[in-house]
Amino acid sequence: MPDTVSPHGDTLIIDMVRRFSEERLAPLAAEREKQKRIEPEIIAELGELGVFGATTPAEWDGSEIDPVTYALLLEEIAAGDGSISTMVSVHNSPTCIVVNNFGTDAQKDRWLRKLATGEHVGSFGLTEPQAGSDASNLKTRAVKKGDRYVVNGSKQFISNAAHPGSLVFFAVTDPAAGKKGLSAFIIDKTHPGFSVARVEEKLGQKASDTCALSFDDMEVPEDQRIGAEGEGYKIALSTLESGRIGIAAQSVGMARAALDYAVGYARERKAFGSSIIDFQAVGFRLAEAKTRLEAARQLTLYAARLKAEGRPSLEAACMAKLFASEAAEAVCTASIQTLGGYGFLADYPVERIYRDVRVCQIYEGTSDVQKLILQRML
Ligand SMILES: CC(C)(COP(=O)(O)OP(=O)(O)OC[C@H]1O[C@@H](n2cnc3c(N)ncnc32)[C@H](O)[C@@H]1OP(=O)(O)O)[C@@H](O)C(=O)NCCC(=O)NCCSC(=O)CCS(=O)O
Repeated sequence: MPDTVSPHGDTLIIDMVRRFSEERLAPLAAEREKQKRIEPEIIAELGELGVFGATTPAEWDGSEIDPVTYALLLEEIAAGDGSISTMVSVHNSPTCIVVNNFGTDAQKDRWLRKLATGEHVGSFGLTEPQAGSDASNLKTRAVKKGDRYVVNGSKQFISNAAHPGSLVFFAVTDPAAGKKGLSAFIIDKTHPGFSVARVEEKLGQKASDTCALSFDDMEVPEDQRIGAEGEGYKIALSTLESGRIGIAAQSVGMARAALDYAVGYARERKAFGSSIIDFQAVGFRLAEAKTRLEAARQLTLYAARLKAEGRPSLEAACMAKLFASEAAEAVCTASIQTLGGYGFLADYPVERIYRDVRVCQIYEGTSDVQKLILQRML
């Protein structure tokens, strides 16, 4: 990471990603939703741009950028296609961050290099059917047998799992130890005993796969455990902290795309003899939406800047995710309202973005989880 971090991020990188997003992501976002897939060519191009290595140091073949630039990069990608922003976000942080911050050099050599170049798409397997917000309530069991663990259990709501690559996951190694009985592991998604049980149907972000996973007598060598036995929960919670800044940035990007469309529409659309943007009801609504959007962006960049400076950022990360994800829904609602009946039609992007942005209030910790953490910090 550079020694000094500009509050505006690295503009060369952001301009490059913005161009890519405008030219390669946004034009096909609706089609991607219909096809429910992200084209392998786009994944390869994102890899070439260094986007999959954005949180990984050069030493491990990454293209590490500072957290402010990373947040702005995610905003740009999300403005083009929310589904792709989720792929990039989950891949980098929390997934790559776990390997980078807690992996051994041998693990980094074997896994992080491939993740950083995009050869592997990363997934983060914490959530289980009975363990969402209550994240320590895992049932997936890893039983030590000699120099390996035998893993049985399931995971729920795991992004990117249908894409070739690697999976960081968490399992119970000591049921008697509660939160200190969880451990982290990494596998290839081709690992025997691992399978994608289901790719979920969902409201939005349909091009991004959300999967249920199954582990059936899956043997994992001890050297694929990340960190010490019992450290898994701390590893998970600490990496979710930076992941949440990423979700806030995604929220800002998607909402920006909806608002830009609505402003353009309001300028063009005529009613009662003038552009509807000149009517106070419309203009005030859009002005308020833009204000909320900017507040969300500034809170997100503030959290990212604290992270860049190595200062405590948990509170700001939770505030950013809470505020930005909820503001984004409000901004998308205002955008739909501006288009009237057209805003409700699938022919117009605001309809899709409204559905895409909704999950930002849920994944990587619901709004209520953010409030719970913030309440504890009062
Ligand atoms: C709701 C929760 C916040 C509750 O947390 P707990 O009360 O169970 O946790 P604690 O006892 O406070 O902490 C346990 C342990 O971890 C240390 N810790 C906590 N936070 C941090 C941090 N930010 N950095 C470093 N260390 C941290 C804490 O000090 C404790 O250690 P000691 O015991 O003191 O040594 C929590 O359960 C929660 O956040 N729930 C939401 C989970 C969530 O976001 N899930 C989504 C996962 S994403 C997924 O699986 C799919 C990804 S995807 O594909 O989109």
